[in-house]
Amino acid sequence: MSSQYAQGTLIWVKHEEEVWIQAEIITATEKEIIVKTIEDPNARIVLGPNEPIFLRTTDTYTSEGLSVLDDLTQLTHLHEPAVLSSLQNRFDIDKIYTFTGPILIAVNPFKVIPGIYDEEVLKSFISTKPSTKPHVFNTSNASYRGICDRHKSQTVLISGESGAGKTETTKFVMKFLALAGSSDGEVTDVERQVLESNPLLEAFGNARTLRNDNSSRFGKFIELQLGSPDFTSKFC
Ligand SMILES: Nc1ncnc2c1ncn2[C@@H]1O[C@H](COP(=O)(O)OP(=O)(O)OP(=O)(O)O)[C@@H](O)[C@H]1O
Repeated sequence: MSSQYAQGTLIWVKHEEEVWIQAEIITATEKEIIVKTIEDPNARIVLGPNEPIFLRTTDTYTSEGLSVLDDLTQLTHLHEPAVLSSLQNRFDIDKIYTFTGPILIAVNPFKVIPGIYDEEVLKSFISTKPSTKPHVFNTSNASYRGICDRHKSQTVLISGESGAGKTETTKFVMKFLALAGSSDGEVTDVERQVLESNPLLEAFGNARTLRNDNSSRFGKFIELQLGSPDFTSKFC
């Protein structure tokens, strides 16, 4: 902590309910930093010498309003408040997927977002062109391209706390691979049966918990085999 911060420096400060709120430095000395918040510009908050300062920029805003970055690595400051606020801003406009480099973050919307998993959307991701759009089908396509282009097995690791949406996400990945991996662009009976095994497994292994009405009470390792080593499909 020092007086290195100029008046007007934009920062994030801790908040009991909101976790982080936007603030602006009024004065900074070796002993304390006095800030005002966006919420209540007339109030003053005094930060002690050991409190961390997280810098904030306005570069996520354009003249038209909020611009929400598809990839968190493009943030000027990559720290907890910037990440959380970015994900929140995207979530508020139903953009539940965000990249952080090659990793896809999915925030469970707990509601149906119209259109985002439609078959036309799925098909639009089955292409040889890499897409920069954060979406579970894009990540599925990246693993599919690994099979087509490098003829190597691929792994998709889906993790998160209970209720985060792992089971649903797994189903979207399987749905994508079933269609992309079919030889003629149509899901066959075998592929349909693989997809429809989910409700059966869930009937035996799922239960309601405090966090999730349909919680998987078992770990899952799913192996999908897409034909022989010289496998080709319409979409490879
Ligand atoms: N992409 C999504 N769109 C809409 N709703 C979703 C989505 N993902 C998850 N949900 C909702 O959240 C609920 C919990 O998701 P899910 O069962 O996939 O969580 P999980 O991470 O597998 O949990 P657990 O570890 O307890 O099994 C789902 O039953 C569904 O209602």
